[in-house]
Amino acid sequence: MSKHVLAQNQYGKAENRIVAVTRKGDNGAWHEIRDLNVSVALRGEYRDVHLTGDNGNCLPTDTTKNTVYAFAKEHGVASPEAFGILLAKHFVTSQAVIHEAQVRVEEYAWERISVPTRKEQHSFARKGQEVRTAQITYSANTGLQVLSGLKDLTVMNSTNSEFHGFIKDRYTTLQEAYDRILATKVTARWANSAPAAADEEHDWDRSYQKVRRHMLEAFAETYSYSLQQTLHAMADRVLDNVSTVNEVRLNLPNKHHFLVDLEPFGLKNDNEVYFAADRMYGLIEGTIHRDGVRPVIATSDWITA
Ligand SMILES: O=c1[nH]c(=O)c2[nH]c(=O)[nH]c2[nH]1
Repeated sequence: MSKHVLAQNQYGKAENRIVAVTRKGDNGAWHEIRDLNVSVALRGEYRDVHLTGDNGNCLPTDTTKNTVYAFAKEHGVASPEAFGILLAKHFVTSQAVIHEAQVRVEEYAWERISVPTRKEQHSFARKGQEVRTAQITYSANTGLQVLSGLKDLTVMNSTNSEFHGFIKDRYTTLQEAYDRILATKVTARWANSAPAAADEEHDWDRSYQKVRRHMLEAFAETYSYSLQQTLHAMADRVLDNVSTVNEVRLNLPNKHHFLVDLEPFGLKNDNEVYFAADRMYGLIEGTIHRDGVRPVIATSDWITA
């Protein structure tokens, strides 16, 4: 027996890549696809597995992988959230030793390639870098928690951004900026209210598009005096407009754009030519939630998978 303590532990198959094709229309010629990366983590009575070599409580990770693929056939993939809810509930309700299941889903977006000469539709092009995310956690005790999100959504405002009035100490060299580029790669997570999570009819695709649209509109419409202020405006706009969302956490790297010195060439740089720095970057993060609602989104454990 070990004299040490087994603390939090979980296991399951990570990053099950799955493309689900749904055939619709005449002869099933109209295809719809959902391209997912699904990770399963199970929590429960796993002391013996770690300490004694007794695997009697251990549902193999291989089985969790098989379940993901079989569920895609048996139930279809209506949305990342709906699929995750089905899986998380299945693991907890089918095995007494599994107390809690967490399913993390990334979805890669594809857009249809339309060909005028062809009726059937089964060709797609990968859409940008943006990834939709969902994290579903279920246990009999705490119920269902559904966090939705996105990552790698890169946005830019080429004006309407200033940054000045900041602290200046002996190490400060940053010049005050009255017209700068504001660019960031958005990672967002939002917590859905318990009634929305429990509602089997909830349209997850619609609420995803709504949250995404409000974040983008707030980014575009906010005259920014800091990325922090823009972050707050983006989350605020979501909470104002999407009643089923209780909390928003944003992770916004400030993708710096530095004005290039063109003086050596006798040219004036009138905020026209910038050097786009890859690294380092300012990293602005924050959670905004409804008053009276306890925040649930982890501030550390951040990127899915
Ligand atoms: O929007 C900004 N917020 C900061 O906190 C900061 N710090 C910095 O150097 N540039 C910026 N920009």
